[in-house]
Amino acid sequence: MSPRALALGAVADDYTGASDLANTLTKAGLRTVQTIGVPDPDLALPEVDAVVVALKSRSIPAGQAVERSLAAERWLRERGAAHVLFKICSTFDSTDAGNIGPVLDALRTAAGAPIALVTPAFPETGRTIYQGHLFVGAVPLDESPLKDHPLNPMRDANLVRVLARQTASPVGLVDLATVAGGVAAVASRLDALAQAGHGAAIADTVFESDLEILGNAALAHPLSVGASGLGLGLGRALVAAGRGSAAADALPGEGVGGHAACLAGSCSQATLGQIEAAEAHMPVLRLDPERILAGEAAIEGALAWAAERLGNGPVLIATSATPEAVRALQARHGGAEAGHAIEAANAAIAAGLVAGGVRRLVVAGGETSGAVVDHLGLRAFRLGPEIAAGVPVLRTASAAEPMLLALKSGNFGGRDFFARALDLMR
Ligand SMILES: Nc1ncnc2c1ncn2[C@@H]1O[C@H](COP(=O)(O)OP(=O)(O)O)[C@@H](O)[C@H]1O
Ligand SMILES: O=C(O)[C@@H](O)C(=O)COP(=O)(O)O
Repeated sequence: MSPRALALGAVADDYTGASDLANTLTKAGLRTVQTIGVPDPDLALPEVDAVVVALKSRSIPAGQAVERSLAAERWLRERGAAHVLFKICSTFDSTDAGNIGPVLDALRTAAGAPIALVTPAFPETGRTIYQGHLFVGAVPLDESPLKDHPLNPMRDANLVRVLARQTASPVGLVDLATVAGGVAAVASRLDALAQAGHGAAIADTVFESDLEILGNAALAHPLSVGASGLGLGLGRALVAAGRGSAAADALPGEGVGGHAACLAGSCSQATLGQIEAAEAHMPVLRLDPERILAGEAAIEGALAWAAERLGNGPVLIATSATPEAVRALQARHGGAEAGHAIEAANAAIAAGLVAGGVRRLVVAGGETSGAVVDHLGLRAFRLGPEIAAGVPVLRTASAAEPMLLALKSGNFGGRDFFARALDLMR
């Protein structure tokens, strides 16, 4: 590990989100590595300016999410990180039971911070916030496809209200007029809110210039909460303060060879369109989730199907389904049960693909990516080129197991995502 103090530490609540943030920090000029969980002491990491510790903590019981996030924060502080960003989803994915609020409260207490600035905005992907309301493109969060998410349907766009249901202390707002007033105006609003007993403040954000102001203001505090957009603001502020490195460019793409495959477990509208478009480029197998839940030999069947085709080029295996089909399946089996069983099946398929010579793997879906990466036992990633906003090529950090991966947030990427990713992963 680098003897140099980290310029920035981040704890991410899922693996796709972590790679999204690591990509943004790299682009901002911070050399960044993504680790899977708190690294074991034997894991040799390159010298970096920022570490993103990826957790799979978005949809687990809040107590476990708190414990794992605190362990990650401790590790980052021990490596000199004066500021820690808790990376959440740009669509604020969570339930009323958490986990954003409970983790925020615990990290804030650990850091001795009176208040944390919170903004999941990511304008590059159409996530903006006005008067505390999150917009996805032109529509409020609760009218966007996120209202049908299989694990955490988002039915309220007012983030002050959403976060207040999850935290112990009151939640305030830093409105757009204050943000437009600059770093000093945001700083004094945060101080006033803290003095009035608020533990968190949602910050309005429309443009990247807002994020630069918010990143600067957030650095005066030990903790902030946000998505890749806040990462951009923090990264640019740190680089302007001389804490970055000129050599933060993404790694040159050295080939790893082997077969290439894609797996999709996301049921987002974007991913459904990308699967449809992939049919023009590669064989696509749509798995019947009922067969997975019935314990039938769906995994073996998928692997046999792939083995016959991988020699000729990439393949795509998908469990993804429309919101109606997801609702019907969940009504029969329960939401969490169905989700976990399908994640486990995708993870087993990934392991079978790798055993069969796949070294380049694209995974669509945050929870799905978490299950796959955990099952493969991968421990850290370096950053490669950007495939689409928020999705980089990842290279395993350990030379012993060279692989290229792309962990795609369900909602990210254009219709040609799979073909584009494979083009950059040769
Ligand atoms: N056909 C299906 N029916 C119900 N749930 C599904 C189906 N296919 C996948 N899932 C589950 O839906 C969830 C999708 O979440 P995730 O992988 O995080 O995608 P996203 O990035 O879109 O949020 C996972 O738990 C996955 O196992
Ligand atoms: O901030 C984002 O939108 C992403 O980085 C992210 O966290 C996505 O989560 P999933 O859609 O569950 O992959």
